[in-house]
Amino acid sequence: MRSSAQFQPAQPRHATMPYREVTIPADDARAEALSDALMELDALSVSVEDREAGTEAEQALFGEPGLPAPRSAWQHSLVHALFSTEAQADAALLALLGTGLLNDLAGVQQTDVPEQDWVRLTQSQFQPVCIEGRLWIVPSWHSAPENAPLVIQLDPGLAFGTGTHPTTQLCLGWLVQQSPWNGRDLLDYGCGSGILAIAAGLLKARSVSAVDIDPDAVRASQANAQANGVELAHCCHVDMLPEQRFDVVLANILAAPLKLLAPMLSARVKPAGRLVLSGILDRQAEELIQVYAPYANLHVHAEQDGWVCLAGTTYARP
Ligand SMILES: C[S@@+](CC[C@H](N)C(=O)[O-])C[C@H]1O[C@@H](n2cnc3c(N)ncnc32)[C@H](O)[C@@H]1O
Repeated sequence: MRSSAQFQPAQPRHATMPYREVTIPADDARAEALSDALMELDALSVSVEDREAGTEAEQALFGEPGLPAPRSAWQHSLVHALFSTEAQADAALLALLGTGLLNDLAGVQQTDVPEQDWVRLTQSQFQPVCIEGRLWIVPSWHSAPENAPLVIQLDPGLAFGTGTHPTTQLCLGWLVQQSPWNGRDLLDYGCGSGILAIAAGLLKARSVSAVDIDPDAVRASQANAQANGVELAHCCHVDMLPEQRFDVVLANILAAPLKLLAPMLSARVKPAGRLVLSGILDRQAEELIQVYAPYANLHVHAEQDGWVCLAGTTYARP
């Protein structure tokens, strides 16, 4: 399977001709600039893969959720660009020759790529997810099982949180296990798609608020909550959240920001309220527990694929 550092989706095309793929070897210093140049030259999509993939020299290149990969390409990369026609592929290579991005055509390959149902291919990667046998996350091109007790309808979009990532599933699992949430006010801090806030709403929370630093995430959360019939008390940029404490605060961010946010996040929880943190790698758990020790008695609630979810109760403060 090709592991892409960067993938820009193909635009829809109605002809049944094959696409033309150009493959150019590049070092990590050039791969990103080359990808950008190929997009400028009308490539339908560009992806980058490790030239050593499948060999002993293959390198892992991934970032934690919400963060970009530590580097944009591998030391020895292959840049693949897809064009509508062979003529467009030839023209792009010609335009690149002598620009410093491509000195000659040594190692450059061209192949035909058969027409596929790209929409179906993309959709097949997002299947319904079931949490604790009760809560289903279902993309719009699937139907929920007939007897599914709770359903969130959610399509992949600009914001993180389709329900497929372990860090999200860990939080959802906690929410379902501890439900119902009648009489409790919940805050989803770093809401992404709003998936946790929506789940809390469906699990009968008295009120649910959702905040993020990313305006796209705020917009996505508003739209997704509305589509699922969940009313959000607040859905806004973090800086706009009114002074208020919550019975439960969930934050699926990452270990580094969670450390910095410890005093502020803890202060958002009522005394003896619940704090749930996710986006933490197994090896980071102990440090996070210590950082939050002045405010809450966090413990590892659950683990999935090397990620942990910390949960605990905040201390009563004077
Ligand atoms: C891993 S996603 C989690 C999304 C969703 N809550 C879920 O569980 O799938 C992390 C989200 O936190 C947001 N974020 C990152 N740093 C933040 C910060 N300091 N304050 C608020 N939100 C932050 C990101 O923009 C992103 O939408």
